[in-house]
Formats: sequence, C-alpha cells, structure tokens
Amino acid sequence: MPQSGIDQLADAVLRRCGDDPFDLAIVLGSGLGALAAELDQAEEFAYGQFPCFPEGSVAGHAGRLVGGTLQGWRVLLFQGRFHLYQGLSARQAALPATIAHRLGCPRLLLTSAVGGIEPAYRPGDFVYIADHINLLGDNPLRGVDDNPFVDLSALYRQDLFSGLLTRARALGIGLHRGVLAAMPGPSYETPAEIRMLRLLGAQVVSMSMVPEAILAAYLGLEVVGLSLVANAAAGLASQPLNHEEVLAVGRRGAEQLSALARELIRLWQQNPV
Ligand SMILES: O=P(O)(O)O[C@@H]1C[C@H](O)[C@@H](CO)O1
Ligand code: HPA
Repeated sequence: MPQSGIDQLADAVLRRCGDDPFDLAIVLGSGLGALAAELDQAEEFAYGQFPCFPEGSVAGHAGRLVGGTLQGWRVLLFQGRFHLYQGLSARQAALPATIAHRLGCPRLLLTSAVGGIEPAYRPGDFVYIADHINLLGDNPLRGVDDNPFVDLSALYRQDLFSGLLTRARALGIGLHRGVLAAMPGPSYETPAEIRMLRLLGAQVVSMSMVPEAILAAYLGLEVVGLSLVANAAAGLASQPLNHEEVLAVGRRGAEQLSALARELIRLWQQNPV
C-alpha cells in the first residue's frame, strides 16, 4: 500500500525506537489524547515534520505519533486521526493503519468519540464496537488492484469483550457493545438521520474509525474498536451538539480509557490468535 513519505517516517521511528516490530498501534479519538502520557520510553514524532501526513488538524487531536512501551508491549500511538470531512479520501483517512502495518504492528486499537443513539448509553459510557455500517460514501480499498474483496464478517475482534466488561464493572465504568454507523460529517446528524440510523441497527454514530478498520482488515491486522459516548445523538440531546462538549467529555473519560486500554492489552496478551 504505497503512500509517499511513509518510508521516511518509518526510518525515523525505527532509528529512535529500535527496530523490533511493534505489538500494537492505537489511534486516539477526539479529546482522548491523554493515554500518550502513559507510554514509557516515549519518542514523539510531530505529524507536521513528515510529508506522508495530510496537512491540517482537528481540535482535540495533537498531531503526533508516539512510540513507546505500555505494559511490556511496544506501542505506536497516533495522537490525532484523519477524517473525510477534512477533504480527504477514505484511503487517506486510513493512514494510521497503513503506517501501523509498515512498522510491523499485528494489532490495531481504534478509539473515538461517538454520539449515543441508544438512549441507555449515557455520555461518559464506553462502547466496544461489535460491527459497523459504512455510510461514508467511500472505502479505503477503492482503487486497490490486489485482491480488494476482503471479508469483513469478523472485522472487530469480539472475544476480548467479556473480560473487559468484568474489569469495567469492577471499576464502575459503563461499557456496552454496539454497532457503529459512520457518517461523513462534519455537521452533526439531523434527528431524522438519527432515527434512520436507529432503524438500521446502529447504537452509536461517528465520523471516523471505519476507514482505518477496513484497511487494517485488508492488511491482516486484528482490530478492536472502543468508543466513548461523548453526547446523546441529535434529537436525543437536551442541548445543541458541539465539538467543545465532545472534547470535554473526552478529557473526563481519558483516565477510564487508560484503565480499559491496559486491561485490553492484558487480555490480548493472554489470548493470542
Ligand atoms: O476523531 P473522532 O472520531 O473521535 O472525533 C469525533 C468525530 C468528529 O471528529 C468530532 C465531532 O465532535 O468528534
Ligand atoms: N455524531 C457523529 N460523530 C460524533 C458525534 C455525533 O453525535 N459525537 C462525537 N462524534
């Protein structure tokens, strides 16, 4: 999956972090950047210094790649992701998956801030992604010549959920499992769209994750999706939706995300495929 400049970034990462393969890549969603501070032996790479990263950033995304260790695993952490509403294709938005694969990561943890469609999901709760509905109007495999017909029937690894739920309950963290609908944004949805998504079987809605997940599956990475409900979706919220509130809920949830990510790593280590 060639993309100009990726070799330059990979060389820099391997030079400073050592050339053993990474165990896990993590993409942090809006407001969820704090996990980066938990990495040991952290080396930081500003996106702006490497031409493979698209220009421009979204508030709440620091625009930094951090390599380090977490619970004994070599982790590559993307503090900032790319969205179609920035004017990018799904392939461009999936860049973290391309980079993770280039650096030898066999696993990808995708996180995001989402709107809750299911009324029982409260802002501050987490959702383990069961499956997705891609309404982005694009697919990262568009234009791929080499066998693009990838099977997505088991895209998001599910067997780690019950262990994570046990830990979440012990910590008093709300954790659900649900289907994510991906909308292109950047406007939030209308109440009619949210009613439609509910009828389609979605419990949460986002503007991201799906491009990275599909490309990662194509490249053979295991994928887990973990989202933070930042707001009740349009028509269900008592106040207008806004990105500042999404970021504020993200910052409040960051500590819980760290606890869940650590437990996920532990479960992943104990349950190799
Ligand atoms: O990067 P994520 O998907 O976490 O960010 C969500 C989707 C939009 O970028 C933004 C809307 O507030 O938050
Ligand atoms: N809709 C889409 N994406 C989101 C939302 C939402 O309500 N909240 C956070 N990301």
